[in-house]
Amino acid sequence: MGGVNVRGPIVSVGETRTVSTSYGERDLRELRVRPERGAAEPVDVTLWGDWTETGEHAEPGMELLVTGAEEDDYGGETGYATTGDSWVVLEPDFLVDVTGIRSWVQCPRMYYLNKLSGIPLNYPVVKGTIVHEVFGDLLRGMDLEASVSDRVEEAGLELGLLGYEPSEVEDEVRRNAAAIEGWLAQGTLTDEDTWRSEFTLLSPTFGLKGRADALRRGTPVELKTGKNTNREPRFQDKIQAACYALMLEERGVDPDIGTLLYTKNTALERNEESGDLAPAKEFAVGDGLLKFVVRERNALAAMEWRALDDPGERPTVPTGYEADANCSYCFEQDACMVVSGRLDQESKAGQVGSPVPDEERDYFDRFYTAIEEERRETHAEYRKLWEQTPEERAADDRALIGLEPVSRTEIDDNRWELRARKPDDAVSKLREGDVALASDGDPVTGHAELGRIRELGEEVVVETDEPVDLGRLDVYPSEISVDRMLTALHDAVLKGSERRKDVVFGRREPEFATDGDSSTYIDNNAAQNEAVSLAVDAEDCALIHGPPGTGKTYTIARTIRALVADGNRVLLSAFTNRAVDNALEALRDQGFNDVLRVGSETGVRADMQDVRLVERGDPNEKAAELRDAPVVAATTAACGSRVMRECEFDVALVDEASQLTEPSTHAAITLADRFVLVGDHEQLPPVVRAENDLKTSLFQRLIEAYPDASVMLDRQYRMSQRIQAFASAEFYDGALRPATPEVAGQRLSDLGVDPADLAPELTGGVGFVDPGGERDGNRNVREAERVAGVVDAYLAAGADPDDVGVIAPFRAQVAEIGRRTDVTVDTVDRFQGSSKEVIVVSFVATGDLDGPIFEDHRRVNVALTRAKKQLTLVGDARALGSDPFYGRMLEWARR
Ligand SMILES: Nc1ncnc2c1ncn2[C@@H]1O[C@H](COP(=O)(O)OP(=O)(O)OP(=O)(O)O)[C@@H](O)[C@H]1O
Repeated sequence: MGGVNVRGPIVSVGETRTVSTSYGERDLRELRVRPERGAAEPVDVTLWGDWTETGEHAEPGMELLVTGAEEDDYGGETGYATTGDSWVVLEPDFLVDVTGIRSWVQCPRMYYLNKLSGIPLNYPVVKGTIVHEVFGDLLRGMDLEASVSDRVEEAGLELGLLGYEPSEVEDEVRRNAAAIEGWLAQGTLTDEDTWRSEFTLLSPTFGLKGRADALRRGTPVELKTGKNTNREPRFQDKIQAACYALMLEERGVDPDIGTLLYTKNTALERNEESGDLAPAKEFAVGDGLLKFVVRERNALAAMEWRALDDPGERPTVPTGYEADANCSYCFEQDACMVVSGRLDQESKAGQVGSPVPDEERDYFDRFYTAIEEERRETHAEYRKLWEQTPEERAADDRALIGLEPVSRTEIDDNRWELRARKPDDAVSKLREGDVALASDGDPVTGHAELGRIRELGEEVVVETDEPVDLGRLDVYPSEISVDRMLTALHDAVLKGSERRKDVVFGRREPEFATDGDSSTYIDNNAAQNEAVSLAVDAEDCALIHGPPGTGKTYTIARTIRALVADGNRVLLSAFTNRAVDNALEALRDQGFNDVLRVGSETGVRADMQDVRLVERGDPNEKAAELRDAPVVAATTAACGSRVMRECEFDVALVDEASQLTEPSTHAAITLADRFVLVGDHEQLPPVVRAENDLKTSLFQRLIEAYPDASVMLDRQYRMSQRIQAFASAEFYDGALRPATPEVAGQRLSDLGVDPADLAPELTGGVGFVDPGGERDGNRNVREAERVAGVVDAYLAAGADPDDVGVIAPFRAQVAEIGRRTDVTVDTVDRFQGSSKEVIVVSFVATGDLDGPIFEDHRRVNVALTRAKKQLTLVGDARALGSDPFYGRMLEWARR
C-alpha cells in the first residue's frame, strides 16, 4: 500500500460534488481534518467515489482515518485525496463487533435491538451453539458421535429449560454435523495445519473485532445452522465473513474467498426442496465488497458517535428507515414495535403499547448514554493493546511480558495447557482464574488466543483452545459487563413488576407489612434483628447498611433463612464470587444447606463445588434443579446470563450493593418481586471507567431517598475500640461501636506478641511511622523498605505471617513492598471485604496528596478498617497534615 495515512478530528464537512475527470464523471467530498490526531494544522482531505457516502455520515468532531492517501496541492495548499488503495474509516477507535455489522446490514434498528435485549434463551440459539462446538471438535479431529453426545450433554440445562429431550437434539445436531463432516472429508483438506478454529481478531485500522469460526488456508469459514437453498450465501452472512477477510488482510494474509457452511442443507429432503442443497457456499472476496463493509461499519460508528456527542434531546438511535428492509418479513418486528412504543422511539415498523412514564424514559436515556460512555472507555482499554509498547503495558500492570515458553500440552477436551516461565519481578493486574489474552508476544498482529489463567507463580499456566507459544499475557478488556448492563437496563424498564418500578423511579415510598409479628431472629444484636425483620416485612424493598465488620454476612444468612421459612424462593447475589461464597458459608454455618450455586467451576470456591449447578447432564433433571431450588446464589454478572434471565424469584437479596452500578443491580432485582440490598456506601463505590451516573450505586440512591426503608448495623465484631474510633467518627456519625467488650479490648499481646519487643509507635492499637523518603511516580522506595522493616518487627516479636497484611494505594508500591516481604500485600480494592490481625498501610505520597487513595476518602475508610488488633500507618506526616481530613487521621494515629 503506497501513500500516507492521515488521521485526526474532522473540522468541517463539505457537500458532495460531481466533477469531470479523465475517468469520466466522479463524485467527491472534501473534509477538513486536523492531522496527527489533532496536533497539526487543518488540511483538506478529498474523498472520492463511494467514499463520499462515508463523508455523508461524517461530522465535525469525529475522528477520520484515511490510509494510502496521496498528497495533492490545489491552489498552493497541501491537501490529501483518497486513491484506489485507500481505506476511509470513521471513529477507528470505536471497535464494532462483527456480529453487530451483520445485523446492521440487515437493518440498523435490528443491531440496536440486539444490543438491548442480548441473546435470549431459545432453541435455535442453543442448537446453534452445540453445532458450533461440534464443528470445532471435528476440526480438531474428534469423532463425530462422541462429540455430538458430549456437546448435547454439556447443554443439558439450557435444553431442559426449553423442554427438549437429548435424543431429538442429538438427531438434529447429527444431521447438521453431516454437512461439516462431508465437507471436511472433501478432497484435499487433510493437512491439519491449514485449519484453525475460533480465531480472535482485532483490527486497529478498521475498528473491528470478532471471532471467526474457522480459517481454512487463511480464508474465513463461517458456520450457519440454518438452511440456504440459493447458490449464493445470504447477504448478511457474506458480510460477516468479509469482515474477517478484511481483518486478515490487515495482517498481511490476502483471502480471496470466503465460505459459508449452511449445515441444515444436508438435513433437507431432496424431493421436497428445490434449489442448491450443497451446504458449502463460497464467494469471491472482492475489493468492492470489502469497501462496502468498511462503509457500513462507518455508518454504524457514526450513529454510535451521535448517540453520545450530538447535543440532541435524546440519544440518537436507529429508526429502521436507514434500511431498505421490509418490516413485515422481519422476525424482530414485534420486539421492535414494543420497544418503539414503550420507549417512544421513532421506528419504521411502527409502535405498539403506550409509552412508559416520562421519568422512566428519561432514566432509560440517561443510563443508555452512561453505559455507552463506559463502552467507549472499554474501547480505550483495547486500544492500549496496540498503542502502548510492551514495556509500557507491563509498567501499567496490564501485561506480563518476556515470558519464556516452557511447554504446550494437549489436555482433555482438546484443550491446551501452555506453560511459560515468568521473570521474577513481573507483576500485573492479572489474577488466577482471569480470562486473558495469551500471545506469542504480539497480541494484535501475532498469534493470540483467549485463555484462562490456571497458575500465576514462577510459572504461568494458561488453558486455551489452540496452542500458542506463550510469550506474553495481556489483560483482555471484555465488553461483556457493558453489554449486560444494557440488557439489564432494558429489562428494568420494560419487564417485571410495577411495584418495583414505583420504588426505583421514585413514585412511591417502600411499604412494610405491619402484621404485629415481632419474631426475634437474632437475640444478641438489636440492629441485626431489626434488619432481618425489615427484610422479612418488606413489600417492595429493604436496605441494610453494614459498616465494616458489623455482621452483614451473618445477617444475610439469617435473613435468607427467615425468608425461606416464610415460603419464599430467594436469589442471593453479590458483586463478587467471594461475597456470594461467603454468604453461602454463613448459611451453612447456620445449618442451612438447601442452596444452588450458579457459576463457573473456576469462579466458585472449592468448598462450594458440591452445591454448584453443573450444566452438563440430563435436561429434565438439570432444569428441575434450577427451578426448584429455594435459594439460588450467583454473582450479579451471572444474573445477566441467558439462563438466569429466565428465572423468577420472590425476593432478591444483593450483597456488596454499594459496589454495583444501577444497571448491574437491576440484573439481579428484576428477577424478583421484592429486593433487599446490603452494602455500605461509605466504602468503595462501583468500579467504572467513565465519570457519570454509573458511579453512584442504586443502594446509595435509595438509602438517601428512603432512609425509613433502611437499618444500619451498628455493632462491629472486628476492630479494637482504638482502631474503630476514627472511622466511626468520620464516616458513621460516631454510631459504630464494638459489639462486645472482648472485641473492644483486643490487643497485640493476644497474638503472643510482647509489645516490649517493639518500638512504641508500633504498639498501642494504632501508630504512625514517618520514614522520610520521596515519592517517585507511584512508588516510594524508602517507605517500602520501612514498611517491610515494620512487618519484620511484628514477625520477630512473634506474630504469625498469616496474621499480618499490608495495604498500599498503587500496584507499583504493592510490588515494591512485595519484593521485600512474604506477607500479603495488596491494594485497597483487593482488601475490601477481608481483615487481618495486624495491618500496615503505606501512603506513598510526599509533598502533596494525589492519587486514588487520597482523592476518595471512602478508600481510606476501607484501608483503616481492615485491622483487628494493630493498625500501623506509614507515610509522610507533612503531606498528610496538609489536608484537614488526613490531619485528623494523623492526630488520632499519634495519640
Ligand atoms: N450477632 C452476632 N453474634 C455473634 N457473632 C456475630 C454476630 N454477627 C456477626 N458475628 C460475627 O462477627 C464476625 C463478622 O461478621 P461478618 O463476617 O458477617 O461481617 P461482615 O459485616 O460481613 O464483614 P465485612 O465488613 O468484611 O463484609 C463473624 O465472625 C461473625 O460470626
